[in-house]
Amino acid sequence: HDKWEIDHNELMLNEELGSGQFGVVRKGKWRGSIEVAVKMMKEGTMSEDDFIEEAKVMTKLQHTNLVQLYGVCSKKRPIFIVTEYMKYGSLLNHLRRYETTLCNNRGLLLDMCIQVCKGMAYLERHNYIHRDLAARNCLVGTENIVKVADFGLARYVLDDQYTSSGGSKFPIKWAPPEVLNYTRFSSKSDIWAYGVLMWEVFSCGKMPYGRLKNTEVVERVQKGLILEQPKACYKEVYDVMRKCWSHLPENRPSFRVLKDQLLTISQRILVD
Ligand SMILES: Cn1cc(-c2ccnc(-n3ncc4cc(C(C)(C)C)cc(F)c4c3=O)c2CO)cc(Nc2ccncn2)c1=O
Repeated sequence: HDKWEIDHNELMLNEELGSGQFGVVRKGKWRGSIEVAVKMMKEGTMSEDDFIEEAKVMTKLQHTNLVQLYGVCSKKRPIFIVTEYMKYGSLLNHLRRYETTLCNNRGLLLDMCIQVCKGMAYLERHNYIHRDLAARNCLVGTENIVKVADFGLARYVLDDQYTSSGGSKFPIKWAPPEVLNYTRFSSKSDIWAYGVLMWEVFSCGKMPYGRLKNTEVVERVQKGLILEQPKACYKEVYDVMRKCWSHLPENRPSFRVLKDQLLTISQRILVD
């Protein structure tokens, strides 16, 4: 019995949650009681067979700070991807919606960053690369729980506006030099993106590099210009961000090291 295969008769679909890269995502109930989100894969948006193969691995990645993949309905088209449900939607929208309260609670902002770091440290330990880590791809649940979503899915996107670094949908502002030049993804390119995510969190959802065009951002990143310190940001937290933006991948910390550094900073701050 394929554990990752979900019987669509066990699913009840409710309101729409939004439409992502692959089409409409709806809220649902699985086996009568489990709240889920169901991605209904629009034809032609994803290399489905490759993904269904990978789903077996993804269902085994389990951590409190990762949005759990429960399984797939792959017996008919469109395929459904069934995941854990997160009540408050994307971290980016959450930061923008609650800017005033959140932006004055730097301890909470740091705690959100630490939760993402824990989820990413788990992926790093399992040699799993996200490829599109950003505040828009994290989700918020009850009690300010933050989880990393859609890890690894970038590999199955068919839209080359998204997959090629020259494409209009490529996440240039979250990409390090080696990705801009050679699309060389690694856990160290996830670390660069994590630095930008920290900047997003402490800027309460501002767009990195403001209204600069992608071509201007590429130029600045190649020249070693980095994002400025956000107003609400502790000095030592900005120093961590800068390490994530080291030009050479080998000079960037690992998520494991980053987690311990951020926890130490947060303990010092709680004391103050
Ligand atoms: C699990 N989950 C998913 C979503 C949800 C809804 C619509 N689009 C998406 N997105 N968003 C982004 C996204 C990105 C990708 C890349 C391959 C990384 C580019 C691939 C995706 F498949 C998605 C996707 O499906 C999501 C994220 O997967 C919303 C939830 N919750 C709420 C709650 C309240 N309001 C709105 N959403 C929720 O709990």
